[in-house]
Amino acid sequence: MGDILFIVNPIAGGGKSKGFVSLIKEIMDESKRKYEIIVTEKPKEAIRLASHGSMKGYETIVAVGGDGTINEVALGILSTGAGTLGIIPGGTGNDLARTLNIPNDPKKAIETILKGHKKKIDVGFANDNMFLNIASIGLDSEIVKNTEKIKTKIKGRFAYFIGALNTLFKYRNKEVNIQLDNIIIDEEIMLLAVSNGKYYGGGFKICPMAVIEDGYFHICIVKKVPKIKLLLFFPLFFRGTHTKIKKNVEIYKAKEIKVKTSEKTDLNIDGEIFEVYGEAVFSIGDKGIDVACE
Ligand SMILES: Nc1ncnc2c1ncn2[C@@H]1O[C@H](COP(=O)(O)OP(=O)(O)OP(=O)(O)O)[C@@H](O)[C@H]1O
Repeated sequence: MGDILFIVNPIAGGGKSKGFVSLIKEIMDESKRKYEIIVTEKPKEAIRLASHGSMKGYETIVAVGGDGTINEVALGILSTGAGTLGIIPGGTGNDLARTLNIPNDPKKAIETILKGHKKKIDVGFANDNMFLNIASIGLDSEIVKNTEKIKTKIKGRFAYFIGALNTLFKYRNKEVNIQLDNIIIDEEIMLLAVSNGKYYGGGFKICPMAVIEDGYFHICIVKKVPKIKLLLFFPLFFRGTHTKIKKNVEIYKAKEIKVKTSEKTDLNIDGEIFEVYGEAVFSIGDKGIDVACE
């Protein structure tokens, strides 16, 4: 059994992850496995720490934080190509962990890692930025952007709820040209989600049919919907039953997606916002990444 490196983001989940350090020590000391815990000091540091850890020969490198921390640790592992990604969900949303059935309870999550089972999952790219969970354009990206501001004042999932309502009232639909492998669509959309995982935004089941290891993306396109109707749809998005509203929601499966817009657009990549001018290209990497899970 190889050594384990834990990389803790102390600000993830409003400080929740930081509180896991003593529990990690307690369980790891009992397990007699060799381990190290490093707490990050600044944004994006987890990429370098994970890359160094991988080069030093750590078999498993664990992201203790939210989807942003997981993305950074995965980038570090992928930069060397060696190591398994472990996850202790400590963020606000923890959407990738939800798809992978990794327990929210930190003790159970550590025990899952110690069991040593793993599975290779797909790695997606959105305009050269790596993502493991979901990349999206439209209403949801603007919600993420606005929720970031709200999260500084309100903690937990309620922040997403306030962010969503607030953005919905201001939002304008986007005219896009979409190429899904060989299908071309011109559409006015509310949102488009390119999914590897099933959930985002703290539990919205945007692509219930997504399979994280099948070598494909599932794409959920929500077409123009009157805002008042969208409010009624909200609970359906949580349950994943919005896919039954054939008039407004379409689901596709593809390996490469190109989205062209005439305006500057926000692109949400695993919960981080990037600006896109003109075109966003989504593709699946040749190699996946091993993740410790049941
Ligand atoms: N020591 C640190 N100080 C400030 N920011 C940090 C530090 N370490 C990591 N970060 C940054 O914190 C950001 C948020 O991390 P993460 O997404 O894991 O938490 P979260 O936003 O609480 O969770 P979720 O994405 O599930 O809502 C990341 O962009 C990361 O680079």
